Amino acid sequence: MPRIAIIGGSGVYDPKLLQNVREEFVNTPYGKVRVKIGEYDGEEIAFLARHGEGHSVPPHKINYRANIWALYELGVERILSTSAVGSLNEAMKPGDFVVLDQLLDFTKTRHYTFYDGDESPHDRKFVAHVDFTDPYCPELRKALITAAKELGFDYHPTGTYACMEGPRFETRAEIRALKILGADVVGMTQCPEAALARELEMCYASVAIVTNFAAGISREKLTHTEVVELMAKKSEEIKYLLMKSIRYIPKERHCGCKDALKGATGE
Ligand SMILES: O=P(O)(O)O[C@H]1O[C@H](CO)[C@@H](O)[C@H]1O
Ligand SMILES: Nc1nc2[nH]cnc2c(=O)[nH]1
Repeated sequence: MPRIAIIGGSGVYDPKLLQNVREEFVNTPYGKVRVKIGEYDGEEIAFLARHGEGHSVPPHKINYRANIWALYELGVERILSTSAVGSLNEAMKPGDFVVLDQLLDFTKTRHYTFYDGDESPHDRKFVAHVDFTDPYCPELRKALITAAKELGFDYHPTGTYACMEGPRFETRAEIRALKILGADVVGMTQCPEAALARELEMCYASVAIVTNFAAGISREKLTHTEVVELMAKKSEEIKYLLMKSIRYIPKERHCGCKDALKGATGE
């Protein structure tokens, strides 16, 4: 049973670090999900490409609830993900790794929760308001930071991610506003992915890879081609970072993630 899962974002479609990979289709109340399960370092690891292996699913159409529920069903407790981002912070340049610690949610049409009361398509028909002060698991963040430091990568131990609806990139004015609001990087997939993991009391962290300077900061036209090309260049480093981070994940969970529902339902 995989305790750890990796969710691959743009450019991360193949669990190159896993051996003996098998495919499982997990039925969830939100739909069917294809998950790959393999072995690394004597551990079973689940892998899920959030956009599908052919990058056929755009960020605003990803079935985030099915994805996270499927990993939960498999027994996953810890999720590491990658996110390709634009940078608003001149210190965070293309090719840098950013271990996210905060997020701002500007998405609009997504399904944000598992807890829809009586409408929930499962037996969790209660109302729940989880704490999200710190949206990322401190233990997973520490593992990513320790690994990035040890590998000598250009990395930033914290970063605020602004999640936009997409699929278009931002306007100059939107980036100007996000910078005032304190965002360091901008993407389109951390919301609701991180919150849904917290709602199922799973640990979640994401390493962002800067692929470009954001609109209005970059002198170039923004292209998805550039995003995928840079992610391809970084694929080896991303693989090594994930491999090393997995080794630093404590076996026991002493973070608050595992008790996220305590007090959230008003009981
Ligand atoms: O966040 P990931 O999945 O890495 O994808 C990023 O890359 C795409 C834009 O090129 C958007 O989907 C953005 O969110
Ligand atoms: N929203 C958004 N996502 C990205 N992913 C990679 N670069 C960008 C960007 O500039 N904006």
